[in-house]
Amino acid sequence: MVDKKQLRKMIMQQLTEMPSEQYTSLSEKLASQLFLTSHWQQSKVVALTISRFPEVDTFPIINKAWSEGKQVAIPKCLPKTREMNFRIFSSYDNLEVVYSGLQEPVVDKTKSVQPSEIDLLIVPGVAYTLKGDRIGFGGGYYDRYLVDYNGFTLSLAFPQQVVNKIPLDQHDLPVQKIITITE
Ligand SMILES: Nc1nc2c(c(=O)[nH]1)N(C=O)[C@@H](CNc1ccc(C(=O)N[C@@H](CCC(=O)O)C(=O)O)cc1)CN2
Ligand SMILES: Nc1ncnc2c1ncn2[C@@H]1O[C@H](COP(=O)(O)OP(=O)(O)OP(=O)(O)O)[C@@H](O)[C@H]1O
Repeated sequence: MVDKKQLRKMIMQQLTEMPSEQYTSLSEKLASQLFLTSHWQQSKVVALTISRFPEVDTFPIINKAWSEGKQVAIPKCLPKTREMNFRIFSSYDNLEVVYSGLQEPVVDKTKSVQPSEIDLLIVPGVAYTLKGDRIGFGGGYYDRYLVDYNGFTLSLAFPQQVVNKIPLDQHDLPVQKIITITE
């Protein structure tokens, strides 16, 4: 079986080759499927990441959450310990690029939330199985966070990201639901 590193590389290659119209329309489709779930409808605090191409576009999801009066939390990474602190943000003005080229919340302008306050955690990643096994970008941030998180977890996956099998390590934790394109 291919190892995690090879799998990440293969999938990333396929994703970056996606034409931008397809990227946008598939991201929108995934978001509309998410909005139909009871998990979305029932959650008041949603946690996700600020996406970067070729990750599933999270901007339409953030905008929808705000329009529905939900609170949106995004992670601030603590690279030393590879931990994350989720913070509620309410404007794109309250973001800054600090770490690894990723957009993060400005600490002075955002409020920290505990794992127990997050109703729905949308987990980013590179590859998934339909069962919910996943691999991310290799930071181990979510594997660490999920250990103490008891709310609902789901991931949004482009068809190119769904594979039959993922080489798992002992620390790898699955998500509860995968939303992908079904046609
Ligand atoms: N948009 C987005 N934001 C996110 C994540 C994500 O997957 N997507 N994360 C999801 O976790 C966290 C950041 N994850 C990161 C994962 C790895 C590295 C990193 O430094 N990687 C090394 C290579 C590591 C390796 O190959 O072992 C590098 O780039 O040099 C940085 C951030 C939080 N924010
Ligand atoms: N719960 C944990 N406790 C300690 N170390 C961990 C834990 N989870 C992952 N790690 C370490 O983090 C590193 C990256 O793990 P892995 O390759 O599984 O990341 P990933 O699944 O791509 O990342 P993520 O979960 O952030 O998306 C590995 O060195 C792994 O040993």
